[in-house]
Formats: sequence, structure tokens, C-alpha cells
Amino acid sequence: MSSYPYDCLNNWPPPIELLPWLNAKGSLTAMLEEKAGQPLRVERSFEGYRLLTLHQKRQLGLHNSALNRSMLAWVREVRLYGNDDKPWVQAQSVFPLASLKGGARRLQQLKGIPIGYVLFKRSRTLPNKRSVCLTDDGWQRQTCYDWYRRKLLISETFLSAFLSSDA
Ligand SMILES: C=C(O[C@@H]1C=C(C(=O)O)C=C[C@H]1O)C(=O)O
Repeated sequence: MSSYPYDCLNNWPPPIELLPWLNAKGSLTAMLEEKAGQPLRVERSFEGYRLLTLHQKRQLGLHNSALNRSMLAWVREVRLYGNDDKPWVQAQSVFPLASLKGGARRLQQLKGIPIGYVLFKRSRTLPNKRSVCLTDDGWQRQTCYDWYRRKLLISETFLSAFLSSDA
């Protein structure tokens, strides 16, 4: 079950039209493609290894000595386009190396394929913990997914073009 603690209460509430998106339990890719009426276009701005930050380690549920250990992750930063020339969502996905075992290694070779196609291939929802906050770029949801016992951290920011799109 996803708990749903709103962070940044001082910016509360998000716009009502965003709530179904911030609170979506299944694949955001599927929802965006339905709204766009066409496949999502994924524009990658970064893919590579980075050290996990302390905040990311905590979001991934690490405790005590693990918090003080340097840990590498595979990071992917993208912009997601629906059916116009401005991006609708800016996303960062963080895969701790421990989560990239076996078949999960393909998450490093997705190129323009949305992660959602892989993550939600076999189940419409995944156990997760989620928080929501307002950032300089827009309302953001940060979700720690449990994907068959592999932890993945995905943050998605809904950009102004998404709110103004009439799709
Ligand atoms: C996690 C999902 O995949 C989406 C696709 C992403 C990508 O391709 O990098 C990143 C974040 C998500 O919005 C999803 O569909 O829910």
C-alpha cells in the first residue's frame, strides 16, 4: 500500500486538477499517453552513475551504518513529452546498484523507452512510499517503489506546460 504523507504543507494544497496525477497508483506513462493520445516521447538529459545522497538513502529506507557508506546508483534524468512541443514532466530515476541485478539491468539500456513499460509490465500497481512537494519547477511527487524486492526512487515534476495542456 502506498502511504501518502504530503510534505511541504506550507505550500498546501496542490491544484485540484493535479491530485489524480500526484496520487496515481499505476504507471504515469500510461496515464500521460492516454491524455496525449499518442506514445510518450522521452528526451534524456542524463544517464550515468552517481553517489546516493543521504536524503536518497533515507528515502530508500536505509538506516544506521548504511547511511554512512558511499553507495553508487544508476541515475536517469528525462523530460517526458505528450502531444506538444513543451515537456509535460521532468523525471529523475535512481536505481541503487543492488537493485540492478538480473533482469533489472535492462533498466540501464532503456534509451527512449519509458521506464513505466518495464516497471508496470506485469502488475498495474506496485508497493510504494510517496511524498509530494512544491519545487521551483512545479509540483513534484517522489516515489520509492518496491519492484519485486528491488528499491527504485523516482521523482516526477509536473511542469507548467502540463497544466496548460488542453489534451
Ligand atoms: C515510472 C514510470 O515511468 C515514467 C518514465 C520515466 C523514464 O522513462 O525515465 C521516468 C518516470 C516516469 O514518469 C511510470 O510510467 O510510472
